[in-house]
Amino acid sequence: MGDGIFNSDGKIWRKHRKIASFEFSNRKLKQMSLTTFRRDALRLLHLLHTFATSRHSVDLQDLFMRMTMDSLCKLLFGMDGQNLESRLPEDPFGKAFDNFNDIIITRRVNPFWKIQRALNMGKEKIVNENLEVLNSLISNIIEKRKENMSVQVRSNAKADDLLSRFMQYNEADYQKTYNERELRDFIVNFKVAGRDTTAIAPSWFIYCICKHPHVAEKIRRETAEFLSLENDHNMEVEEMANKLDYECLARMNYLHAALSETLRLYPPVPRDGKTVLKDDVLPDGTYVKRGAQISYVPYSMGRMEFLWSPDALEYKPERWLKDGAFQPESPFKFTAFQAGPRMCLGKDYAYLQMKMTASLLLHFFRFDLVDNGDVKYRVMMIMPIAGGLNVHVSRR
Ligand code: HEM
Repeated sequence: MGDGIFNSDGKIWRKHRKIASFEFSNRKLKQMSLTTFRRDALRLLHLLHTFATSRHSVDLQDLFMRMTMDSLCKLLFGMDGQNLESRLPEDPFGKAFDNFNDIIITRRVNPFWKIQRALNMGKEKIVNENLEVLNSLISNIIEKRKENMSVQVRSNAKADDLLSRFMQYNEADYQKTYNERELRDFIVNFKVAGRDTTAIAPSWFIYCICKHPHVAEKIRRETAEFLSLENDHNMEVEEMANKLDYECLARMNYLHAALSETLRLYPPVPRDGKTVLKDDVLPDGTYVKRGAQISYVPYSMGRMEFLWSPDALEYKPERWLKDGAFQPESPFKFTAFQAGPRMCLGKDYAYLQMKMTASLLLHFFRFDLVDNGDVKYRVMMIMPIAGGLNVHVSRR
């Protein structure tokens, strides 16, 4: 993760945060993300259509990972990913990330990992090998972007992807310019931030929907109402996707509530560690010493009765609604995106992609969990469904 936004503090973090916040609110990036999320949801739908026809079960979590990877490739560096092609190609970038995730969590229980890293042995050897793969892939991406940019400068066109924008960043001001190493860290950090989280959340969402089919029905009714589908039952997939614009998705209060309820019970980042900056006392009176390691645990907080009432363990989107309107909770209570100055920067983008994808999927398909769907989570820095989300898909 180098000195990217996740891993840095103080001055370096402030620089990343300031520039990234500014770029994330850019109108062109927002427009590009809507188009990209729509494109990738449609690709996913086409792929699911083949699974529905063949009647084979499918790991939906894997498909969501592929989808968010392709979307991020487009938004981060303007590249068209191929992960949702019907032959389901192996993605070296994604594979390297998965290997890291698996191994890095084991460092907590392996006191010798630093020695193993230095000696290039054991699991740390695999980390080093994957690091090489990742760094060479990223160098290629940066090189390609540079080439594209010089073509664009000659033709006076401007790229809207984040990497190009970071590369052009105020070159006159050395404080803001990004060097090669920083660009590499930027790519890794934003990939980590956006890929798995935004794929895990809809996986748990579909799981919840399968367990509570009446919620899927309500979402379908909401979508139909906003798109006036009662009069047009045979609307084509593309036509419907085109109608799902910002305004329409923003009005889908019930879908927003169902996704938030999923994130409350199954936060993709289940636990988040921090180091205490200076001696302090927590609100409950606990004394914490400078340098101590502490964590807040969204998974547990989302299930506490004193925060969410005695029905905390039940999946009830209605708890987020008042007279049909979505009622946001304080981020200090609903901590899936963290709270305070380091709160997630991609929250709105994540909801946008999840809403676009979920409304289309539920309108056109029915999902049934394989083997009655008794799933388990995996304990990593993130919280995927162990073994994936295996479902049977059928056309509605
Ligand atoms: C459902 C999806 C998502 C969830 C649950 C989520 C959750 C989180 C959490 C818990 C953090 C705090 C991590 C920490 O400080 O240790 C975080 C930070 C961050 N997220 Fe997200 N995230 C999601 C999607 C995204 C997306 C799509 C992006 C952008 C591509 C993104 C960008 C970021 C960035 C840049 C930070 C670092 C903020 C900082 O340190 O200042 N996230 N996210």
